[in-house]
Amino acid sequence: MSDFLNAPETPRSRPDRSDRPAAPGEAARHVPGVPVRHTRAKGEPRFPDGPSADPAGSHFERRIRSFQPRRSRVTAGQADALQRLWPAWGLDIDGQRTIDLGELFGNDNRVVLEIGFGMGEATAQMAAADPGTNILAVDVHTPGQGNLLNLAEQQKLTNVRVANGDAIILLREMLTRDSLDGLRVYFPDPWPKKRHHKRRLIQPEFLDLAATRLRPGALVHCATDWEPYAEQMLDVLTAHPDFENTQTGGGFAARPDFRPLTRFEGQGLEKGHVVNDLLFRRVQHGVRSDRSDQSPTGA
Ligand SMILES: C[S@@+](CC[C@H](N)C(=O)[O-])C[C@H]1O[C@@H](n2cnc3c(N)ncnc32)[C@H](O)[C@@H]1O
Repeated sequence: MSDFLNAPETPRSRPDRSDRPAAPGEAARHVPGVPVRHTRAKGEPRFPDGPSADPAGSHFERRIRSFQPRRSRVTAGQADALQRLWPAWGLDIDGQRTIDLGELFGNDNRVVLEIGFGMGEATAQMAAADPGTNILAVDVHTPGQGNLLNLAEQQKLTNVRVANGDAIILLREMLTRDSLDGLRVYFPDPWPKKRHHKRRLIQPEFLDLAATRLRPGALVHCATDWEPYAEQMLDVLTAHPDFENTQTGGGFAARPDFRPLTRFEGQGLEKGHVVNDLLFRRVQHGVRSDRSDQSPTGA
């Protein structure tokens, strides 16, 4: 296996903080006038019945990750959605079982995996515009999970499921071969520093894995506002034997109508960044399509 999929991360030493909060089970140091905060015991869920803090377990494997763990504030509305809706529409990526996508969505419609939906606004828009396509949306960002669940409920979307955890483990351990009809990766973390390039999601080893889970003909749709990463995506997708560019003559694609502007994209555009879309198709070996008469819709 490659470094990206399996390599150990450099262990980080923790600073000694004498002002640390009391550990679970340890008596809280009470400061007069300051309310005592509830300290969750080890393993106590943040949202009862909601997503697990680290579903695959932090020691499931030590590996270079494409995301930065963030401690972000969850609003009351997001927490409420996580508690109420997670049992029906959430999926913890624990790496322990195979997912039957027909059972998960309650139908046999096509399923597209979206990795890194952020706050989920674009995901909800795409789900509303195309109710015949199921979207399995994965991210590690808890406020975004709550937000997307809220949007799905408000808009009565039945074709979205929210997965919590690392997409690599989902793909590798929980999804079966040829089970996906599309893959969407919009504005993945660009990891601009050279020493962090190994964290970028779109690289050959990731494509090797994704290719096994995508049916022949499935579309891979990526977009980024970070031009060096766009070039890297174009290079690795073009070089990969399991994918072909839908664009005659190769190169980037225009943003297809079905992809709304995303939150992260908006921030990039405000900074004057150039956005590039890439639309590639999973090929069946020995059968390369005639690209000229195929329209790239429905990634
Ligand atoms: C820069 S944000 C973009 C969010 C959204 N697509 C947008 O355009 O607004 C990238 C997101 O990908 C998520 N992410 C990165 N690597 C991931 C992985 N391996 N599994 C799940 N989520 C991941 C991050 O948590 C983050 O929310």
